[in-house]
Amino acid sequence: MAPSKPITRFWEWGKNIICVGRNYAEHAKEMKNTLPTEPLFFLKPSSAYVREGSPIVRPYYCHKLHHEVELGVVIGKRAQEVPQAAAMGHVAGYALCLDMTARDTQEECKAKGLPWTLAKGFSTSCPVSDFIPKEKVPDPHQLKIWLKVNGELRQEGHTSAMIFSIPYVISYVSGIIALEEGDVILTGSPQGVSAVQEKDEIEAGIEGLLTMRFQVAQQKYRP
Ligand SMILES: CC(=O)CC(=O)C(=O)O
Ligand SMILES: [Mg+2]
Repeated sequence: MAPSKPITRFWEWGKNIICVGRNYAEHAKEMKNTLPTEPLFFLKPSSAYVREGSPIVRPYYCHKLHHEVELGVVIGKRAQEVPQAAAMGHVAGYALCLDMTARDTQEECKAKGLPWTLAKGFSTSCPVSDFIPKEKVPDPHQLKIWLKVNGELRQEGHTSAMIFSIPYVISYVSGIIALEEGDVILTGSPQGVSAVQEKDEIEAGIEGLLTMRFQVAQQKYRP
């Protein structure tokens, strides 16, 4: 059954957040990662969404919280085993997303062969902008995305530099996970990721379309 809420508020739907990693060669290089031969992807829980006006909270176990600015693709129609040629017909629109990453935890998980959930899936790890209908974006591979911390430019990337295109990613992921209306695919981060501290101000944007701002806070809770 179709959700009753409008897709313009997809972050309230409780749907999947699928994140593609290492989709920009320069970012893979700065992380000293090899380039993928097929899309690498992982999931965040939908409770990871946070909206402007609420802070990004650095988890109590993290000492190196990194920003990753990414284009989000919002799915508008269920997609299962969709060929590339039909993939864009399943897109409702776009959003600007941050894939906030507990980098020290991620390194530890990698070293121990553990999943990345603690590093990538904590509450507030997916700040998200307003919904952008696809009609406003003639070509999602021709967008400039950027991020500043306390007014200083840290990330600037062009979506034309993605290793795997959006139709390819949709086609590939839909052959493994059925994509549903309201799901979002984060398409990977360009270079320039860096650490943020409590009280830092993050501003990010898609040139000519929108900007968003968040403040960083520290989690006080300890189990
Ligand atoms: C190395 C990573 O954390 C992968 C990732 O999320 C990316 O955007 O690239
Ligand atoms: Mg990422």
